[in-house]
Amino acid sequence: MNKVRVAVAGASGRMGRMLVEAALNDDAIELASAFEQPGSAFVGRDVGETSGAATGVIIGDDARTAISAADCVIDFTRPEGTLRHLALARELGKAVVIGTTGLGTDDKVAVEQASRDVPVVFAPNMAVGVNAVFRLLEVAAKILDEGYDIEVIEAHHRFKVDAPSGTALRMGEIVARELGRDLEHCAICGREGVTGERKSETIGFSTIRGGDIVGDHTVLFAGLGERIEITHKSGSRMPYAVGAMRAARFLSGRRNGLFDMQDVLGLR
Ligand SMILES: NC(=O)C1=CN([C@@H]2O[C@H](COP(=O)(O)OP(=O)(O)OC[C@H]3O[C@@H](n4cnc5c(N)ncnc54)[C@H](OP(=O)(O)O)[C@@H]3O)[C@@H](O)[C@H]2O)C=CC1
Ligand SMILES: O=C(O)C1=N[C@H](C(=O)O)C[C@H](O)C1
Repeated sequence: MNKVRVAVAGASGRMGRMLVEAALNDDAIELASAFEQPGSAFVGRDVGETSGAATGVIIGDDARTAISAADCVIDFTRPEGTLRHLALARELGKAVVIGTTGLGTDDKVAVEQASRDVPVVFAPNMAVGVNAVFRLLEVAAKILDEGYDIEVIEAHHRFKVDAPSGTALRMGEIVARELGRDLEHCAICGREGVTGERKSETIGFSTIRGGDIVGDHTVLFAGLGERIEITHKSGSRMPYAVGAMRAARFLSGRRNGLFDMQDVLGLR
């Protein structure tokens, strides 16, 4: 069986390092290349240096060269970087796994357009457990469709730059869809001052940022006399990285199309 050759973008970032480790530990994956932005202090260093074991894969600063060497680029960076790498992958006919969050509406259109030419997995959370929770939320929302106020609470490390998290927003989208609501119109992100009574159709989002919290998400269904909470807590970033490797394997042999982790995990 041919291994899937992957290029890791943002290879020295928190997720980049995990992705490198997961790729090196996956028998079906070959770490073909790793790259960073030009000017990064990590360019020219072995990807294994930070974990103490040389691999022979040197961090480059030329995205085109790195993506050319692979079947699939795995990108957990920032929206600007992701869009640039996506365009290169489209031009070069390479598969793309996108974990980056915080993309705007136009950015998501660009992802959809690229997926007409190359296969793309785009998912705000690649951990199996979180994707199981997404399914549980569909069931919960169907049952708790009247008389329950819905709030999504998420907590992440102090370095996270986007809020609410991509996972929290996806949780809100899932619940809103099941209830026939449009999240664009019913989301309330934070409250302050004299807000008036809570409107029943809203879905609230609360964000905590602190220390080294890897990622916690709770969806609260609060009724009169009872509360239901569905919670996922991450203790490590490795499940995200392992999920990304599964996604890269899933895309192998596909010509095009837009997928998420529910497709990869066969949960649809
Ligand atoms: N889908 C999922 O399962 C998960 C998604 N994420 C998402 O992944 C993303 C990255 O998170 P994390 O690893 O913590 O972030 P980090 O800041 O640790 O890493 C980001 C990496 O991307 C690089 N980078 C930043 N901007 C650009 C750019 N414009 N072009 C190219 N490279 C760039 C950074 O380089 P430099 O340091 O030089 O700026 C760095 O190497 C976030 O959007 C996060 O929400 C995180 C975990 C799981
Ligand atoms: O930035 C992070 O760390 C994470 N980001 C993703 C998100 O925004 O949902 C996934 C996970 O929660 C970790």
